[in-house]
Amino acid sequence: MEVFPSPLESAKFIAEHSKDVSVDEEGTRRVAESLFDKASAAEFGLAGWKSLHELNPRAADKEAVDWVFLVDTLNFSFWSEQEDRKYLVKYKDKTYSGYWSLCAAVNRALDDGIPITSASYFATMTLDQVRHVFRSDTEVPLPLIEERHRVLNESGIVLLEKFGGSFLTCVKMSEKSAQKLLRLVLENFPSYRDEAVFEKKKVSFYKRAQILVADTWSVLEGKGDGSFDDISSLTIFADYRIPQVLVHLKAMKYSEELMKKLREGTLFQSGDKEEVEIRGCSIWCCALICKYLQELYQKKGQDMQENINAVLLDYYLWDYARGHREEMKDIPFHRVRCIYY
Ligand SMILES: Nc1nc2c(c(CN[C@H]3C=C[C@H](O)[C@@H]3O)cn2[C@@H]2O[C@H](COP(=O)(O)O)[C@@H](O)[C@H]2O)c(=O)[nH]1
Repeated sequence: MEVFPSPLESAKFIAEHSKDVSVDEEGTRRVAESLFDKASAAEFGLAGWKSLHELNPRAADKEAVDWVFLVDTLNFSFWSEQEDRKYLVKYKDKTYSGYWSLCAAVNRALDDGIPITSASYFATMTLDQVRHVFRSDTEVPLPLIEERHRVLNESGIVLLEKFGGSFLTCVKMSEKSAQKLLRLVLENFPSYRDEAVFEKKKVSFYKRAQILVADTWSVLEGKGDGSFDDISSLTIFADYRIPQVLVHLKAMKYSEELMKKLREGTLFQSGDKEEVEIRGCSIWCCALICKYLQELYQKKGQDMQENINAVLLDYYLWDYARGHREEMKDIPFHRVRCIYY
């Protein structure tokens, strides 16, 4: 497999050469200070992945790991062209949108006896079966349903042929290294290869591959096969929500020209200069926030190496974005239809 620079090296290079997106040094320091008290709270930690999110598995077993693999294989492109016309899923008397609508549809299928998280099932699912499992409770279907069908079949076949049908086998092969698991995922599952070329240099983001490793760490509660000693080497996951919240918090800035395009709802293509700058600067911005948070704790004589990393910062910011939709409505998100985020 072709070797690309890591997401962190890529992010540094992009941030140094970016024209329409900039990381605001002062802003990142202010965000780190604002998070200082929160970072030591329980919900900022690993346990929040289950305690804050009712649709996530409670267990930490093979089935729970396979649930994470299935969901993160489909964890992309939930945004809708119009805010008032979107894909929604009703599950147990609640209506879910965005990423959570995917989880609701998966849990609905499992409750209906459909073994959607079993590789032997999704390796040979038909397009009609995918449409049924992920049916909408509005007239708006889940975007990219054909691509989802393709990546499900492709990933299921690889799991069956190389990992005995379960992602837990892949996790065990990583021998408690997040970077080794990341490499195994990239080598074996093509749909996770989230890469681009910027200023003639190859760059990587690996958003779904990194969140798969992070969610595996979370669902296994950082124990046993999931006790990755290098989890802090992951970056945040460059989706379309994190950039929005970083601009809202004034840690990152867009040029007037880019802001105009975003406000007009411009549809960018995967790999466009603007998209690469937004994603790369987001990763670099959060790496700085993590660094400044660590420094603030060190000044206080507290070692927070275990409690502060890009994964936990990402989860916090992503949940923040979910909970502050109204306040953030004037900050547009960038629109790309792709299978990477
Ligand atoms: N950076 C980052 N991006 C994340 C996630 C998640 C959900 N995962 C965690 C959440 C709770 C559990 O703790 C899961 O671990 C989804 N996304 C992305 O967001 C977009 C969907 O957004 P909206 O349309 O608003 O639902 C889409 O690109 C999706 O890929 C994350 O955590 N971080």
